[in-house]
Amino acid sequence: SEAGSVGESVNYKITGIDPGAGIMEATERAITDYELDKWDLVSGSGAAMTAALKKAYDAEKPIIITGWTPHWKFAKYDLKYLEDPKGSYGGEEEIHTIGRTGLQEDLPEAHQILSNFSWSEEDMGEIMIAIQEGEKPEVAAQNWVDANADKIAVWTDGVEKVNGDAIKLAYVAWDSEIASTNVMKIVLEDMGYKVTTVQVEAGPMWTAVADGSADASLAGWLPLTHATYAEKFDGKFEDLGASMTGVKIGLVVPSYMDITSIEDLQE
Ligand SMILES: C[SH](C)CC(=O)O
Repeated sequence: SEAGSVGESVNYKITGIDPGAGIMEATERAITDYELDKWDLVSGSGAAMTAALKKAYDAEKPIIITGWTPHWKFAKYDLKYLEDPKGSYGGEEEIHTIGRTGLQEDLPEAHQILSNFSWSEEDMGEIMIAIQEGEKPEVAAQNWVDANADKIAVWTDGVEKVNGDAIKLAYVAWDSEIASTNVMKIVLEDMGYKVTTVQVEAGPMWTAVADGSADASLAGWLPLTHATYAEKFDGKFEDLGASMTGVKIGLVVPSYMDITSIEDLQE
């Protein structure tokens, strides 16, 4: 059938990202929900996924990736989400900031700034696209900070500068979180903090906040994407609220593929 040709055309493989990402768990759930018995989810990394996407797209070949919004790929390529009638990927998601318990007591000014942190898909997109076009993450973030003092002033409104307090931010190398973490590093440094950032996989990121070896992370995708981590560490972290709403995860394909739904992948 038409759908089978799609499966054969990609060797029944979905190109995923790092194995600990919530989108990978959601995709395994989709494979079960839609009975995609012949399909396999290939894990790798965000960078490997976007490299595979570029290769396929430039050759106008079929590819199915685990995709999310916000991400620069939608600005660079003509892509679409496959409809998810069974809701394996949930609905509207949010990016939350999470902090270790005790953060408010130990680093009250940072707790306030991290709780105030909120920006738009466009704000993040500017930085992601600059990085994708070759800018260093810290330079792209500094350029955005320099051009958006008014937005940052809202985050730091009424907060006193500190004198060299140390703070550690954990994140995963997703393009969205590379952007946000580099911005927050600069904002906290400008407020007097000595900031270190640690890039780890999703599981170790949540573990680091829960065991206090990291002070905070800007990479909590909730309510569904990181539900397993949030449940596992319930009571061992503080949710400092959403820095962005209206985000999304799902299966994404180039618009030149004539499928519209995950159901089209069934035999
Ligand atoms: C790939 S999304 C940024 C986050 C996740 O799937 O865990």
